[in-house]
Amino acid sequence: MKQRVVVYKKLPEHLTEQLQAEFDVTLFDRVNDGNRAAFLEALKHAHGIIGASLPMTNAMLDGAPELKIASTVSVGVDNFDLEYFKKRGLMLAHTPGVLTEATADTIFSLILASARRVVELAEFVKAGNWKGSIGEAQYGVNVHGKTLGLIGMGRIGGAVARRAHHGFGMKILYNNTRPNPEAERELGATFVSKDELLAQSDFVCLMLPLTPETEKMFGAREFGLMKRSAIFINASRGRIVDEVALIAALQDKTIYAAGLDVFEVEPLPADSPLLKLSNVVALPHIGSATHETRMAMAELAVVNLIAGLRGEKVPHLAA
Ligand SMILES: NC(=O)C1=CN([C@@H]2O[C@H](COP(=O)(O)OP(=O)(O)OC[C@H]3O[C@@H](n4cnc5c(N)ncnc54)[C@H](O)[C@@H]3O)[C@@H](O)[C@H]2O)C=CC1
Ligand SMILES: O=C(O)C(=O)CO
Repeated sequence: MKQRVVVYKKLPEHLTEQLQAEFDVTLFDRVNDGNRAAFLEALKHAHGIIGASLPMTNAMLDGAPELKIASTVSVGVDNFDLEYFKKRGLMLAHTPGVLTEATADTIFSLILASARRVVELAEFVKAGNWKGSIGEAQYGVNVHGKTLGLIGMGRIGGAVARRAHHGFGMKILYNNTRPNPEAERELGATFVSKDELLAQSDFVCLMLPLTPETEKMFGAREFGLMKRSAIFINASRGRIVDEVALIAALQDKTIYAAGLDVFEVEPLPADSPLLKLSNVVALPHIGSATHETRMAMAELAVVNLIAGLRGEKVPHLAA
């Protein structure tokens, strides 16, 4: 009998067909209130699941007694409880590496857009407000030659640091769970305490995973330690930041601006105060969202899933 797979985010056609050739596949383009009951029913018989962007509670997984592997089309695994996976002996696979460069590009676009007020001023032109040569009120701040502070210097943090150092002559400060000798050697990056990083950086960029330890680790105290001229960049996970404190810091001009790809609640509610602030560039969680990268992520997630179900070595296990 074929093993059963539940797909809970639309995959490219050829990958769906590849799964269908080997497994009994139930497809959901995405899970919503309309099909949640059918999804939970399908979980009851699933040996493998693959998808993204769905918080997978332990109660949901309790309803999947035959499950062997969950394969997420993401590098972040915060939609899953890793302890639960260990206790049940389940495999959790993810897609590190293939999205590193695309996500670093997005982060750099946030750095540039926030510093040079690209979105605000593009809207100014579109609204027909460009009536004469612009003045000081529209100036931004330099990026090149400034100090970038990275909290989280792993794959993506390293790729951001490379762009900053080689492309923009920036000085790199970082804080990480452990020192990153390669970044120190090749980019002249300096490991500093979080407080020192906050005090000295012109751009503070979070690039670490959301875990029970990092949830809400960045709040009023941290914004208060930053320079008033500093720009805050977050494309890691919104829940690492106390969003109320971020909004206050931006409204009070405790910091200069923010470039954000991730939020406490996604999609960001249309009435969020963040959307009323001209010193905020907000993106809809597009870190890895290019055609090429999303394809590579889906392909890797399928490779992971198939290996797990065949009893072979899974290339990228997070738990
Ligand atoms: N906006 C988006 O679309 C995307 C967001 N992400 C997010 O970026 C995160 C990082 O991805 P990678 O760089 O591939 O992971 P990684 O594991 O290579 O790097 C994370 C780094 O954070 C450090 N870290 C963990 N806890 C820390 C703490 N408390 N203080 C300081 N450093 C700490 C680790 O030592 C590690 O070096 C993902 O977990 C995901 O949440 C990833 C891809 C796209
Ligand atoms: O991979 C991730 O963790 C994302 O956030 C989306 O690419």
